[in-house]
Amino acid sequence: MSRPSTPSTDLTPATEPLLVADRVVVEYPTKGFRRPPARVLHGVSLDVRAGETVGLVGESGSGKTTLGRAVLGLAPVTDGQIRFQGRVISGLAKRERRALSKDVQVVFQDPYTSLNPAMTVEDILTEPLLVTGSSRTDARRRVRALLDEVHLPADAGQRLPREFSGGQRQRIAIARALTREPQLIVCDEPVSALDLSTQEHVLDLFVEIQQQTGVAYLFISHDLSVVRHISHRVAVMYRGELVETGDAATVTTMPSHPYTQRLLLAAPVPHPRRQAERRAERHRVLAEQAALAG
Ligand SMILES: Nc1ncnc2c1ncn2[C@@H]1O[C@H](COP(=O)(O)OP(=O)(O)OP(=O)(O)O)[C@@H](O)[C@H]1O
Repeated sequence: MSRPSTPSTDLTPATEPLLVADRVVVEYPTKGFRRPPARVLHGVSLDVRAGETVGLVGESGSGKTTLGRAVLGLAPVTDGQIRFQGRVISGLAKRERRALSKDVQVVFQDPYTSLNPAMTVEDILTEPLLVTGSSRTDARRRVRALLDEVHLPADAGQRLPREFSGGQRQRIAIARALTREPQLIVCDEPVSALDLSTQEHVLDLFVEIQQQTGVAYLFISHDLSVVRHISHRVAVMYRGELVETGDAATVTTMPSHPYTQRLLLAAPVPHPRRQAERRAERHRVLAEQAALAG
């Protein structure tokens, strides 16, 4: 499946996109006397509009996760700035950053380690609501709605994360990210720990949620075909710089930068017709399973 073109937004031309990374530099301190810091991002500029998915692709070590972490306030931005809804959010103090977590959330790669194994799913999902003052009754009601939104059964709330498959755990992680109705979710390789068919289901869920809620995604992946599946626009990182940005279909089939061309040769994206065939096949298998289950 390829995404429709970039969604139109309510923004007037004078208004900024939801998220703007403006010539962002990230440097990590290095050990050793007078050694200069390690520069990992070299002035990266990127924006994400409300309701949009921007896929961030590139080989291992190119700086994708670092950019995501910078957006989340977890990597040191030493020059340039990051703005969210027009407000500078790089360099915020801890308390202001915590307040921002209502609007900016994250889903990590590994659903096996990102959920507290000792807490029930209901506790995992109610915790962010209770700490921000929701009543227990309201929090429980929200959990039921969230479980439904991510297609988990209502009794999932009483179980522990280890009782779920990898794909189901990632659904729980997505539900947790959605608890406070964020505007933006940074998704850091959220399907790369899953097998191929589970990947497709979880990617479909991301799309469905976006259609229902209007949430935007900064979607990090090393896999061009995953990024094509989910993104409106794609940005390509190479050695800490963005080398190409454009609409998903163009960047993933007719890239202009030699590095993206190499990425594409290394991992060809299935033709859209082949993707549609795979989807039809999956629906047929699911229908058969449902019929067998009575
Ligand atoms: N805390 C840190 N201190 C020093 N260097 C770091 C730190 N975190 C990341 N780096 C370096 O920053 C560079 C970019 O790493 P990053 O994890 O952002 O890449 P990536 O494109 O997300 O790769 P991958 O897909 O393997 O996660 C790498 O060279 C990495 O070693």
